[in-house]
Amino acid sequence: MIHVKDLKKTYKSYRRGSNFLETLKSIFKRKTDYVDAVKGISFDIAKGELIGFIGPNGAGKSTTLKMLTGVLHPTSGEVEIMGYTPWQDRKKYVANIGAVFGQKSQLIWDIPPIDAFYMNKAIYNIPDDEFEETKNKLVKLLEVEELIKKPTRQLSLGQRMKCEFIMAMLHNPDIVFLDEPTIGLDVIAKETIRNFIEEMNKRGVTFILTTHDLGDIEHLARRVIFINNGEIIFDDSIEYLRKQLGDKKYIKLKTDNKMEQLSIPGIDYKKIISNQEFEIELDNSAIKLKDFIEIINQKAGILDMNIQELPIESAIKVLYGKR
Ligand SMILES: Nc1ncnc2c1ncn2[C@@H]1O[C@H](COP(=O)(O)OP(=O)(O)OP(=O)(O)O)[C@@H](O)[C@H]1O
Repeated sequence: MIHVKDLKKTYKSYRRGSNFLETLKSIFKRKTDYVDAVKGISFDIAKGELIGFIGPNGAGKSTTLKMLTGVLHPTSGEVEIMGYTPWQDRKKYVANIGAVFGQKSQLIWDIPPIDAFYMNKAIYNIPDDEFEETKNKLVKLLEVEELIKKPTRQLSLGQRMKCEFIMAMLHNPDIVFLDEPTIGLDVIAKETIRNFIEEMNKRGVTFILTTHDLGDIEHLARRVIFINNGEIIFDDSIEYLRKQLGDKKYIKLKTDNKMEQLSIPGIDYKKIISNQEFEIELDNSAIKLKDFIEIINQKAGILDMNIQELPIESAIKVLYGKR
């Protein structure tokens, strides 16, 4: 569905002087700066995938998204999405995609979302019955029947984001680009939005999700493309990334009695909450879980224990470490 090959973007900008004389000089002799924001990335995305597109600040994510949505011309390389070249077939192409930007609104401040929905109906030329069916389905799913009649400025951020999603999906796009869709939302609103994305994805919509919120990635993305310094340094599943870290578990432990810290290979204390409560990373290749449990039982007794996969942060930190 999405084919990207050797995509590059070099920004060119002209340096201005920091004082009047230099600025005057720069009018006659300009100094050029080049920034290689995207350095030849390639990937393919199939229909129905939900991709987490992540990386540190300045990595080249927005530049890539702008090229994929057709806003920006690349310096070189190929992009073919549903048979279109985004920046060439822009008009036809945008009828098939949607976008939600957590920091930018598509709604109109002084009018209710429902009126903005009708505006999109006109823009995308959506037939009456199709529009009513999609609108009603989305409104019901996000439980915003009453909210959409209020002026947008009276809505909370969470309520507004629900309406932003409806706005972006009224024309039934096949692909939706999300940029920080849960930024600033409380836990309940985040969950609602995540559930909605998941539900739409189950119904066949392909999502490309850019976010710094690893919770979004953990809950939603099955595949992660990690971009750093304009290059893809990882493109696979979170599970695969975790496996690269070795066979490790994250253990939250409360003991019956006070316990001195253990100094055993394979036990790495991550948090010491008290002398009876710890968070530990256990390396199974150095110490078996059952041996660890036996030691704790002998030394202090187990009051409570929670064993999890390594948090995604640990895996991402490894990638950041490769910067
Ligand atoms: N219009 C521009 N002109 C010149 N350089 C730019 C321009 N836009 C972005 N850049 C540079 O290109 C690089 C990649 O920027 P980009 O915005 O794509 O990063 P990002 O991964 O989206 O970062 P963030 O997570 O902070 O949003 C950065 O070094 C940035 O300074």
